[in-house]
Amino acid sequence: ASFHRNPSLEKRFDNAPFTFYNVGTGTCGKTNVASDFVVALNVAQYGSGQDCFRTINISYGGKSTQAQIVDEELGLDLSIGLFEFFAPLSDGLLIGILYNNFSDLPSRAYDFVIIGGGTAGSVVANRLTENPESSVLIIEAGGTNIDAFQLDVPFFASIFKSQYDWNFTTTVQQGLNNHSTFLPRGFVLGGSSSVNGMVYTRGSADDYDRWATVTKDDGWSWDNLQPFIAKNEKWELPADRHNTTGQFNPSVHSLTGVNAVSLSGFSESIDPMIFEAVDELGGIFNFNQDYNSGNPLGFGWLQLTISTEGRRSSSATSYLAPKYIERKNLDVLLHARASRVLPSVSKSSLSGYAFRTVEFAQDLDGPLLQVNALKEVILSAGVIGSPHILLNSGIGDSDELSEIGIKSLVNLPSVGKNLTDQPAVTNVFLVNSNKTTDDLLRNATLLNKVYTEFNKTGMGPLVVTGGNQISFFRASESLTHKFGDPSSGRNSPHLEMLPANGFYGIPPPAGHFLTLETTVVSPASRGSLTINSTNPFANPLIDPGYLTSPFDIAAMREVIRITFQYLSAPIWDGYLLSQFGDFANITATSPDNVLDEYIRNNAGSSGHPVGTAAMSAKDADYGVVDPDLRVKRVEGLRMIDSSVFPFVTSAHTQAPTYVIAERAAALVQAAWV
Ligand SMILES: Cc1cc2nc3c(=O)[nH]c(=O)nc-3n(C[C@H](O)[C@H](O)[C@H](O)COP(=O)(O)OP(=O)(O)OC[C@H]3O[C@@H](n4cnc5c(N)ncnc54)[C@H](O)[C@@H]3O)c2cc1C
Repeated sequence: ASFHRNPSLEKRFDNAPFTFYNVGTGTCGKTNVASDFVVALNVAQYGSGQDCFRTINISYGGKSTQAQIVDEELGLDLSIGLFEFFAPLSDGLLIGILYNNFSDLPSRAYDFVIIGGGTAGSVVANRLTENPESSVLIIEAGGTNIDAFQLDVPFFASIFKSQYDWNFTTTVQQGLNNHSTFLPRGFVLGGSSSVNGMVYTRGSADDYDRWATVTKDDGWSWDNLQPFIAKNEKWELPADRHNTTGQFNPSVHSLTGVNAVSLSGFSESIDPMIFEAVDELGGIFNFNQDYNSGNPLGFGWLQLTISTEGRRSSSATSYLAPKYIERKNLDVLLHARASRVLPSVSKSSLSGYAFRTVEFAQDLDGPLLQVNALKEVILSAGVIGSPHILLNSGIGDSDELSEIGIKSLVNLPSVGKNLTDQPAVTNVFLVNSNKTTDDLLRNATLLNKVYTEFNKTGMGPLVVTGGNQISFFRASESLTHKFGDPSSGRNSPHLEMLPANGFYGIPPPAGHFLTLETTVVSPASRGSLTINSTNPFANPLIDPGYLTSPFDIAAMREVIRITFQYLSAPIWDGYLLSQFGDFANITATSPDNVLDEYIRNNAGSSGHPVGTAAMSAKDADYGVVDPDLRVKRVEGLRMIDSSVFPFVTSAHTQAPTYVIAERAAALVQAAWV
């Protein structure tokens, strides 16, 4: 743990799957070369000057060898040297490692093969390898999260489109005035938890109780999930170690989980005004000491998956941290994209099929490869990837599959249906202050200064995302009366308002901003994911059906009006200058049709799509997985990720995904004792 990375040495071996650490001093230093995290490999480097990069001593298990580096620039011979040396020593044991190439993988069969090393997949891999007898392989389409500073630094979270994103686009959305929109998803180890906004919200107790009701499995209720919430959450001090008394309720948090959660570690200039306005207004603007208690309504201090060190805590940095990755029974294959699960004969399943073979490719134009699960394949490729793989495999609506020329093996019409996302609009105000976050993103000198501070101390404005509060509201009774209530219960919000002390994303060249992002967190609209190609690597058609339900557009109007009501508090006098962009035309009294036009032109994804392979009761004639998350009618295949939400929780979706994964891992373990 006390190793220091040696970036210049790493640069020389860019293509080798190893991480270099300096562990001593001297001209070359004594260097410990580890494959990403196999610290059992102890490599001493010797020589000086250029020589020190040419020959490397490797010792392991009392034996030693040398790896010659013939091509200094590529360092490829180093990787070959290590594998040749290491394979015979390992005696057929599986060694925990991050692999870039299938040919290097020590086995072709594992007890469990997990497709997708994202938020949920990493949890499941971690828990299943607690048992040294269980071997696990993760197949992840993206690459490593290591050394990706954009992912590590919380402040950069608002810059969505990157090499770490799948960069999906939805179909043309009728509810968005016929435009399509960007749908972000993480394409990297840790999945969306490596790229998300780090907001930690569990939702309401009723959200989970509704899951328990529809699945007829009390294990999904709020009360019964508490141990799994606790296994996930590791409450930490904020990066600035400020006194947090009164800002949260310690009795509803866990100090013993794996993934770090903390309050904001940097004060924004608007913090006092946010709560002053709450005091001034009262009513629906009540202070909620802890929105994660099961009762989220009101204004609270934001809780984030950020560590005391001021770093993003993703499933990759937490559940796949070095001490877990080094487990001998866990392997991770990167840059491997699953295309299908392949059938074998099953005597026990309803369809007559078991699915324990995973087909994948490392190069989309290259050969299709296969790996086998001895016990189960676990689909954790997320709300888009998991149903996509099922459909490619002939598991879905048999009529729809036959129409496009895919042989239907299992008729499960619910696959890809029930896609639910929370539409969001960012409402932007110009403000009379230069203490916003905007200058950080347009002044390189300033950014360098705070980045240096961040690297040195783990503090400063980069340890947060720009907003330190969150608020949740119910839609009006007249709305729920008119359209029905899509929420899970009377303590569950329909609406969210999230303030940020600056422009959301890259700011325009001039001006300082306040952004209030409004979201319908309990939407009534539903969409779908379908395919129109027999090429398993063609993108699926993603249709979230944004704002197609009359409830959702009316609810968005209400939350925008709530925003105006909130900003009418006297404390904001003189701070707000004007509104920005399309929002400039909107007022508190704008008629419905004007607001609707603004909303439909500006709404997009909140990044929270769920539900494309919903769980349902064992005896239900709809749904994709049973309450144990086994894919219905088949054997050997489970689905563990955000696609199994039967309803979206009335909040951001990573915490519930973690909780699903924690409980699901326990269910898998119990099934194989
Ligand atoms: C930009 C953004 C911002 C967000 N902000 C927040 C927030 O602030 N708070 C919050 O609570 N939630 C947030 N979310 C939502 C939350 O992060 C997700 O709901 C959650 O992480 C989903 O977890 P998952 O395990 O279902 O999928 P993911 O974490 O997306 O994991 C799926 C993994 O499978 C891999 N994969 C996909 N297809 C294949 C394939 N064919 N073969 C192999 N691997 C494959 C992917 O690369 C990925 O690593 C945000 C999401 C995004 C994208």
